[in-house]
Amino acid sequence: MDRYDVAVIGAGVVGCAVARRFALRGARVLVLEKGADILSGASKANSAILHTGFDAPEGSLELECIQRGHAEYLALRAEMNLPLLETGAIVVAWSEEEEARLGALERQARANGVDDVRILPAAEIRRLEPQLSTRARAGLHVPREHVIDPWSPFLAYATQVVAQGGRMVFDAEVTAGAFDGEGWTLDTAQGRFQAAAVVNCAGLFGDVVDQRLLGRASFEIRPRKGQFAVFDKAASALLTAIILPVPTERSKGVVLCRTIFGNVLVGPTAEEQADRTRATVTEPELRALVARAAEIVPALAGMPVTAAYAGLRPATEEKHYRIHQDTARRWITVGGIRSTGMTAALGIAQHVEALFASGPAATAAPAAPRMPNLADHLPRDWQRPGYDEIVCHCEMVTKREIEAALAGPMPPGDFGGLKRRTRCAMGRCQGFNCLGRLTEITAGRLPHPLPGHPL
Ligand SMILES: O=P(O)(O)OC[C@H](O)CO
Repeated sequence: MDRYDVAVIGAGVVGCAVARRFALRGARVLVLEKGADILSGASKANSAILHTGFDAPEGSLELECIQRGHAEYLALRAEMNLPLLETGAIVVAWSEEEEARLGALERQARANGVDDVRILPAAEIRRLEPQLSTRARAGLHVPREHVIDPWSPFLAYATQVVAQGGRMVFDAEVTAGAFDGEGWTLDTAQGRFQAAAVVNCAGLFGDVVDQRLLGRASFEIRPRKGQFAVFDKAASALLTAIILPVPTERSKGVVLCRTIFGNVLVGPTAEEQADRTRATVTEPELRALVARAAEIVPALAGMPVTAAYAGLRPATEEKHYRIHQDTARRWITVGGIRSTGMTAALGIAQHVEALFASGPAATAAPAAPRMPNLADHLPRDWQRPGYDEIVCHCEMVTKREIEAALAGPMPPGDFGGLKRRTRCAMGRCQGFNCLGRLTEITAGRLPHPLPGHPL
């Protein structure tokens, strides 16, 4: 049986970033993912904002990881060709009470090292965002909050793991494990594996995995659902910045922003629920979100909504990140990584690496890997010769792009993974026109085929 230096449980945003960091140190890395693809749990749905940490708790590990993650992301993106919308954000006060809180928020931002923020009077908000409701009383401008692609960076990190000789195993729920004084033996739905150390990045199941393997969990996951509605691309002409509400202790609140792919997003809701897997969209909440968007930008009234989705945050009984180390058993738990986790992932990976540096460290550093070009949108593939056919006309996805994803070093495990790698079926018709052709092209080539289509 192969023995790995580090086993990472969970291939969400945090698991991919942590695995990458160990792989780049030359460690033999194993990633065990319960789902069919990367980002198939809590990481599947988010608002795709690269946060600055302006409103994070002062002096917290969360703030440190957000700011390290933000910086490393900006340093990596050119090399990995990852897209970035440098929108900035405006925290808008809609009431007298919210306006009164802006000063404290500005002081918190400066205390957190985000010193390029400034209070905007109503007239200046109108100048920057002419379509915003005239009910906006004042705002806080946060220039370095940006919009990113919530998918391709993490696919890039996972690809880097594989390029360094790491192994990603999907459909591999960890069902049991034992520590023998030297390392771990892990039983999974895909067989037995051994690793000298374990990092639990199991997201919505972080406490379950700790309980199952360590015999105790120091926190309890309390899933919090977030629903989003996506407006047609025509809406993107109506705003520039990310429009945030004045945050509360529990949530950053409902955000209105452009997406990296040219739509406009409104969400998330914050709904407590017991179920850790069911993330359903519900009509009353979506209607409320769409109505809220039209209150913020009145011209959104009547704009078509082309998609809706929901995800679950791995919230716990406390707000802060729950990162714990069991040095004796060579185990680190990265739990309770709330919605700032997408920004913080690279920073969390740095933190976890530092924790292990005094423990079971990895071996020699490898040469820098050459990354695949995962986010090259200009020119698009259909603008180059030899693309074969355009399969998805809404998002102009070619057969060549779909073939490349299927044959790539990190191929999709299911149809959702193919959609996220290529944008096929993600446009205005949501697959109505291309699903038949996609079924033909992918027949027998996805570990989890399209519903209703046999392997
Ligand atoms: O409601 P929160 O605090 O989980 O934040 C949600 C935001 O969309 C984070 O980007």
